[in-house]
Formats: sequence, C-alpha cells, structure tokens
Amino acid sequence: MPIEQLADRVLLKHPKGASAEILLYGATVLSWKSGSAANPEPTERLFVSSKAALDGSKPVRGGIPVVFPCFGAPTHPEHSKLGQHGFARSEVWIFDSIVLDNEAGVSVRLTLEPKASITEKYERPFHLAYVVTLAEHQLSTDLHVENTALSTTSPLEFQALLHNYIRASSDQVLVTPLQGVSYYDKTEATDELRNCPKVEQRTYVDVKRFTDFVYENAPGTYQISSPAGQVEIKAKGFKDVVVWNPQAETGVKIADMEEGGWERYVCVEPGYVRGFAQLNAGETWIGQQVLTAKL
Ligand SMILES: O=P(O)(O)OC[C@H]1O[C@@H](O)[C@H](O)[C@@H](O)[C@@H]1O
Repeated sequence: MPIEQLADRVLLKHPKGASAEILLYGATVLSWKSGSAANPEPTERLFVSSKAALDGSKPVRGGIPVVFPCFGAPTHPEHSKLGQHGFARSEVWIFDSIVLDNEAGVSVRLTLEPKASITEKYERPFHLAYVVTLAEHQLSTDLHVENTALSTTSPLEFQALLHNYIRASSDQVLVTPLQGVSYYDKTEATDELRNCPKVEQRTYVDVKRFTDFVYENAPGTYQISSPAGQVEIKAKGFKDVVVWNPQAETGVKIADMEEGGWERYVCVEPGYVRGFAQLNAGETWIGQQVLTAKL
C-alpha cells in the first residue's frame, strides 16, 4: 500500500523504494528516506532528535516543522498571543485526501482550519493546506495559505517557513550559493546588531560555529553538501532562507535536543520571514519547496 493512514501519522511509499512519514501533529514530516541517481539505497535525509516529543505535547525537534503565521517571537500585533514560530507546528492537522498515487508521485494533502485551540489566540480566518509529494529521489512540500475572510477586511499578514532539519555532519556541511546575499545575524548580542544587515562573503557557508542567519531575498535554490550526501532545496514563494545550527553553545540548552544532536544536522529553512506576506480576502498564497537527493 503506497499510502497508509495510521491514527497519528501517514506513511508514503514510492514504488522505487523511497518513503516518507508525516505526523498529523504539526503536519511534521518526520522521515524522508531516499536514494539518489548515484546511490539507489534509500537513506534517511532528515534529522529528528531522539528526545523529540511525538505525542503532541510540544513541537517536534526535527523533521520539517511548518512555521505559520509568525517566524520567531511574534512581532505583528495580531500574533501577540502566539508562541515562537506560531501555531501550525503544534496543532493536529486533518488528513484531507490522496492527491497522487503513481510512479510520478505519491502525494497527500493535509489541512488546518481555525478551531478553539487556535481562535483563542488568533482571530483571523484562514485555511491551510499542505501537500506532501514523494517522488523517486524527491520530496516536495507545498503550503497553501488561503484568506477565507470577507472582502471588506484588511489583508491577512503572515510569515511562513519550512523548518528543514537536514541530516548532515555539522562540522563538514556546506551550504551554497549564498555569497553576496544580505542577512541578519540572530546570534548577535543586541537588537541593534541583530537588525543591522550584513552581506555574506563566503562562497561556502558552514555552521562550525553557532549560526542563526536570516538571508533576505535569497536565490531560492540551495545545495547542502556533506560526506553524508547532498540535498538540493528549490523553493518558490519563500523569498528568504534561514540557516540555523545551535552548536554546543546553545544546543545544550535545548531540552528536547539529544546529546550532541547539533553535530548531526543543519537547518536550511526557506521562508517568507522578513516582513509579512499580504493576502487579500479570497486569495491564496503558495510557498513550495522541492528537496532532491543528489548524492
Ligand atoms: O526552538 P525552536 O522554537 O524550534 O526554534 C529553533 C530555531 O529556529 C530557527 O528557525 C530560528 O532562526 C532560531 O532562532 C531558533 O532557535
């Protein structure tokens, strides 16, 4: 059975060997096992901390959490009651439908709409759909945000991001091409420094030290290369990208991070996080990414 629905998750199996697992809580992709053209053996491409809670008690530390409607601590007045990274990663999504089920793609659609746990802290009407598609060497995850409000209301303003934890040795992994792109360095000590743009000078960006950089208007295609393999991310609609690895400096303070977990991944997160996407009533915005196992 290429698509299997369990009580709390959905399993996707591609006829050529790749597989993926999506937890309904947060619509979090927990696993993506894929071979590449050069190496057909399916290998795990994502990192999930062995201390991650998978029971819905807190967002999953790993995989691909969905960030919406705010990135980081809320800054928009309509988000003031929300926690860091918003509510999409900590609500149970609905399994909506099977979109595709053939060799070209094994694909499902999950949805999230306002419910009591959301409306008590966020008043805007919306409809989210998340389409996860598994191909032979690819995983695509597409977020559709619809403003379901009446036309008389002001536009919906939101941020969105796909928080990919890509499995890689953080000592050796390199992310390209970010040279020349401006970024904001969230590791700086003061607000003034955090809000002061810098320009990436490096051809190859590494995360050997604590890194939390928000690249603005980034190129949209990223290569993540390490001895463990190479994954390409191609993003559309997500104009920015965040590169994050806490290293031991801040990793030891993360309660659900396994010992030394920061050595085993890099987060490369396409998002719309500088400023807010604006969506008129009745309109839909789509943010997409395609992850390709290259090596
Ligand atoms: O611990 P959380 O809420 O999952 O966030 C993890 C990290 O997520 C990144 O996207 C942020 O840029 C970091 O600042 C943050 O620390």
